[in-house]
Amino acid sequence: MESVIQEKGNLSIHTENIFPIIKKFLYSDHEIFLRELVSNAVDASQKIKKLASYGEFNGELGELKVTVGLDKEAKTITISDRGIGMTADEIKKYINQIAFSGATEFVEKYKDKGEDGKGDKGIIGHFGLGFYSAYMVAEDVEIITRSYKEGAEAVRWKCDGSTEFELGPAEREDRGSDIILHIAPDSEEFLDEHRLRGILEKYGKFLPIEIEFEEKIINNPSPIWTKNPSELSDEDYLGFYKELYPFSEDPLFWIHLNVDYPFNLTGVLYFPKLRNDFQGQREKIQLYSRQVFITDEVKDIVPDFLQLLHGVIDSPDIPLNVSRSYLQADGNVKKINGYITRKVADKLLEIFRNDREGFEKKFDDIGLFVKYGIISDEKFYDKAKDFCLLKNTEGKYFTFNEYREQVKDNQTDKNETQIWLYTTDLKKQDAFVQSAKKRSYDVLELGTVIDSHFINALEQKLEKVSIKRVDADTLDKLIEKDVALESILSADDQEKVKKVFEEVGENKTAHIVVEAMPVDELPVVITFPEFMRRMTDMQASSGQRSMFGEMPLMYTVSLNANHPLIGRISTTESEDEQKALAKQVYDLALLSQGLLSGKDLTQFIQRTVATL
Ligand SMILES: Nc1ncnc2c1ncn2[C@@H]1O[C@H](COP(=O)(O)OP(=O)(O)OP(=O)(O)O)[C@@H](O)[C@H]1O
Repeated sequence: MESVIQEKGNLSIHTENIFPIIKKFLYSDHEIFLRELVSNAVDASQKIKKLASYGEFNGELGELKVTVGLDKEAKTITISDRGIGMTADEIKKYINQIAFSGATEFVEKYKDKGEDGKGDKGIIGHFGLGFYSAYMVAEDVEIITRSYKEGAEAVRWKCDGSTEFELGPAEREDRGSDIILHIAPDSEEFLDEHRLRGILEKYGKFLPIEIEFEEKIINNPSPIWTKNPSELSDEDYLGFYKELYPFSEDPLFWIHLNVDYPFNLTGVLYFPKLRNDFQGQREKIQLYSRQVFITDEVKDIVPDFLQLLHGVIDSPDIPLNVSRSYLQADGNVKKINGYITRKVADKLLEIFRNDREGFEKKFDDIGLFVKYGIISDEKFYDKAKDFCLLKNTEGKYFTFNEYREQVKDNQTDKNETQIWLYTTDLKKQDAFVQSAKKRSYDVLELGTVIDSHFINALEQKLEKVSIKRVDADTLDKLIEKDVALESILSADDQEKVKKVFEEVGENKTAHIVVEAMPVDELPVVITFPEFMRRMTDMQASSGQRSMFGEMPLMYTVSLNANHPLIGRISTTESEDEQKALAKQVYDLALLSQGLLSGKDLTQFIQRTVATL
């Protein structure tokens, strides 16, 4: 082994200006320096373990702990490990030659040696620039290191961020490295123990080697996603969920991801109990690369609807230090996307098949998610169409196919189209739901924020199915059959009655029609055309205001030509009496749709009281 002599030299880089570039552009977040240096220390520790397992290191491994030390007075942060350390030659090679990654070489050398043929598992570095991120916060960096190799002498390297470095002998008893950062005046915020602990916990919570800070271990080195699902119990999964999100309710179920080919990915995804506002539920998936936390912004890696899930994804194959647009175009990222979608759909189908009852119980909570998936992802729909459930007003659940069977006989119209009826609000639309039930029509409950979009998607996907809200029109028009009811009123009388209503109704946007309905139907029915209403609903649910939102509410006023009261209006002599009667039944119809308010409501009440 050569002995170390004092020397000075120049870093072999191509431009003198690389440090300012690193400082500004390498990472937008300066706190990342700690992630990089602690990762290097963990890598060095993993490497010595590997070498020992290959029989290339026969000394004592001892405790492999990485320690982060803070000295406020000296203004230093020190990251120490008992890993493989470096010889003077290795420093020249790995540290001085920026962008020459020792990790790449190590992986190259040992890639076929691991017991699983994947010798590189567990080594983080790729880029050969991580170490230099230290200069984002330090004005001076020292390395005191001693290689594990027999007879190796300790070495000290120092560089103040210019292109000049010093390299010389040092004192260090044990193998391993200390990276000493002399923090620059503009980065003194990092000399705060709370800040440091926060950063360590954020990035290092699940690093595979113990990390000690202020005499406490801050991490869990073997999180469950690194284990085999067969070794894990429900309690383990629930416990881990609590570790990730301490104050959350228990999740409904989870999926353990584990794939080796064509990319490497592990993780656990949880289905939380979803609330109706789903914005607040986002950014709960954490992305790791070999147990180093990278980000909780998984927008480009996980399809939008899957971002409602919680949990952890760990993949060394997701490029991390590159731009967004690159990430979107990256082949691996696309494959990962597809894989996760498929896994999630398969899991849901499995639960549906194995435990229909349990699945139905959970459906109110996961329905939002499943519907969102159906709307936004064709591949997800292909699987979800077999397990997505529709719930009717009786609380019964149906798959799409089951529902087709259910309503086939009674709700197919004269054009051979099935009409599925739904309510968005059982209480408000009770009168309409009751009318539908009188005719043995089935009514679905579709009233969550996502349902207007879901209904649109379903109509496009399901052939010969049209979905209409119970109050979109009178029932005979909603489900048109071949046989129409006869009208008791003559055509002339119908015109006459219509005129009376046009005069009493002040709302010019209302469209008045006379229709032959069953006698036991109400005299006047107010309905909202499906198309217009759906546009308004969709705009409202996506928080937009637009021409539809600002338009006056359009509705149809249907007069029941077969109701005795309408008959009476046509036969009454006095015009005043006609109008009084029409006004009263019109107001009743408005009232039942919640459209009577303010002065009109007060007058209606006073008028009614006066007749009692
Ligand atoms: N604590 C350490 N102990 C031993 N070797 C180290 C240590 N820190 C860095 N090195 C060596 O220096 C090399 C360069 O480190 P650097 O962080 O710049 O790049 P990397 O880890 O290979 O890749 P990345 O940019 O992804 O971090 C490493 O590959 C490793 O060989």
